[in-house]
Amino acid sequence: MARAEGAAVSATRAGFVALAGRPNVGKSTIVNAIVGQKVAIVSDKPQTTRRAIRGVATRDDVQLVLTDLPGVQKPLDTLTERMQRRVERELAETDVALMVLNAEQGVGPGDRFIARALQNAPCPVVVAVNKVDRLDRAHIIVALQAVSELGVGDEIFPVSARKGTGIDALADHLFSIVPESPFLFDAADHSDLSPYVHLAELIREQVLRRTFQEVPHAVEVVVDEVDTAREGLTIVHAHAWVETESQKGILVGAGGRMIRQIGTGARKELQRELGTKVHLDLIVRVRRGWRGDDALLDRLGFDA
Ligand SMILES: Nc1nc2c(ncn2[C@@H]2O[C@H](COP(=O)(O)OP(=O)(O)OP(=O)(O)O)[C@@H](O)[C@H]2O)c(=O)[nH]1
Repeated sequence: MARAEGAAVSATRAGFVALAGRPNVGKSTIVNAIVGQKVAIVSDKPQTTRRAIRGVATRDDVQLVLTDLPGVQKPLDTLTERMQRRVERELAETDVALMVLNAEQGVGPGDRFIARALQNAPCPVVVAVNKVDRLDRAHIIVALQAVSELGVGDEIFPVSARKGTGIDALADHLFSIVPESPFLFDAADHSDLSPYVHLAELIREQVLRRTFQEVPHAVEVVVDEVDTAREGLTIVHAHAWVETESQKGILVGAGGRMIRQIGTGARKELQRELGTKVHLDLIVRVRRGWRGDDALLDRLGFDA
């Protein structure tokens, strides 16, 4: 990471930790467990994370900036090529790489692909074997053995992000290896997502919870306006973009039932987040091929 040249020797340490792992292994849940509050959205659908969402964890004089990377994967369309470029760039610029695997599923081809990508990472590589709550002791040992045979990583930590098991040991290690540096974020910050993007992610989380097959990944949510003019009430105007009329039909649902359920779930999350009553104005629109549309991707805030 580039740091201010000539800065006085600081007593603080800080660094970027980039998470890499197959979709759904629990990267977002690990970020939340380390940061200690909800920053990254969590769902049981693969590829929930299209943007690098950072959590910031500060302990005394050490700070971790966690980058929740999308799964390393082969480029399929413009969006995934962009994701891939971003993964490579983040790895080149990070202080630590954290590879996450699913203990229950064991080591698969996707993990080997990522392990190979990380073998040349120019930084320490730490491995977390997640979801050990799903296994008994003997099977945890088998899983750890298989992971150590991957030959990647200086340290391997069995964890359950959901239960919090092993997270302290993992976090302690991460805190111990970041380099001397001034803090990269204010110690009170937990995430650098813009407020609008964060609200859009909370809405998208409700879409992911309620839709299946290709629909969840075809949906992008954009918050257009947040109106706080009224005391105790926030009005959020948002669009859910889909790629086809049939996806729109599914998202709206018979008689608008699906979009109403999504809206109700999202409103509760937004109210919890904003601490006011929320009126959510959520409109579904079709934009054909938005994944391949550079101009729209730019407008939505994806990096090239
Ligand atoms: N049993 C169990 N489930 C977990 C654990 N950690 C995460 N999960 C679940 O696994 C699913 C995926 O978790 P995420 O944190 O969204 O996974 P991710 O790797 O960030 O997913 P993508 O962003 O899609 O790549 C969710 O249903 C989580 O609740 C764990 O330690 N134990």
